[in-house]
Amino acid sequence: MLVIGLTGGIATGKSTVSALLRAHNVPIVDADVLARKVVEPGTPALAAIVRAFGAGVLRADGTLDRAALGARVFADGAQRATLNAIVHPAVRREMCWAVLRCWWHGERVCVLDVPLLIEGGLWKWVAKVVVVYCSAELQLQRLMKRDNSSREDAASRLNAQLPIAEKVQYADVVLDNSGSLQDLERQVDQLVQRLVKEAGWTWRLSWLCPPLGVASAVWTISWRALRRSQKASSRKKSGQR
Ligand SMILES: CC(C)(COP(=O)(O)OP(=O)(O)OC[C@H]1O[C@@H](n2cnc3c(N)ncnc32)[C@H](O)[C@@H]1O)[C@@H](O)C(=O)NCCC(=O)NCCS
Ligand SMILES: Nc1ncnc2c1ncn2[C@@H]1O[C@H](COP(=O)(O)OP(=O)(O)OP(=O)(O)O)[C@@H](O)[C@H]1O
Repeated sequence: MLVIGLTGGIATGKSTVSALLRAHNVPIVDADVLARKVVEPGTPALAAIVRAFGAGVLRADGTLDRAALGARVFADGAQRATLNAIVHPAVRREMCWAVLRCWWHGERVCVLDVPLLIEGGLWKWVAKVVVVYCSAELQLQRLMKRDNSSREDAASRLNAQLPIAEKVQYADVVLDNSGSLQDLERQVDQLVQRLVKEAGWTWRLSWLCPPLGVASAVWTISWRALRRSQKASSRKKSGQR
């Protein structure tokens, strides 16, 4: 099974791309959805959030007050790091189970929609990194319109992530979402055709000879992980110069 990492900046259009991929019957594992699930009432993560941030981040019905917590963590890097340390391990666990379920159901491709794919290091472990791009200004405009938020609020969320221009450097495939939705749809159609083709041979191999299929999957993942860490360290070095 081909595991693809889909990412981008906030409001560059990941969810729009996910919806288009779903229409092609591609299974999507959405990290934002999992991040909501792991903080539902009664979960260890929600209890840890209350310990770290106080009961002020809960609504009267015991659910997380996302707006209140968002206002705090997007304005302060240290508080964001505290929240990430609570939520991210739980999200990663859920994501592993979701990928295993896809594999168990015989899927050829599985797409992980993860806003912080690059920041969290998961990009090293997927077969392909797909980045949805639009300019930072367009990102701000779309974010303000979608969330009905001020420029200041939108900018604080945008600044909580690696700039989109940097994320693009990690991409195997860039989907340019600067144009119309029809334009994006065309790019997604082409991506699906490419993924189906690439997943096909791995699939056939694993059916013809399962040990060879497993060996080829392990080899591909290790080889890609190695190449990506080399790429990352050379990026770091050139950034230091
Ligand atoms: C702070 C929270 C409560 C705000 O909730 P809210 O409903 O307003 O936003 P939502 O969860 O829909 O996220 C919207 C977008 O914000 C961005 N974002 C969310 N969390 C973070 C973060 N910790 N760092 C940077 N960007 C983030 C992502 O692009 C995401 O798609 C929530 O985002 C959260 O729990 N974040 C921590 C978990 C996380 O990192 N989620 C991202 C995927 S793992
Ligand atoms: N090509 C486009 N033209 C106009 N509007 C668009 C286009 N693509 C996406 N949008 C709009 O921009 C907003 C952001 O898109 P979307 O929600 O898909 O981004 P996202 O990357 O998933 O955001 P987040 O990081 O917050 O989850 C949405 O309101 C969406 O309808």
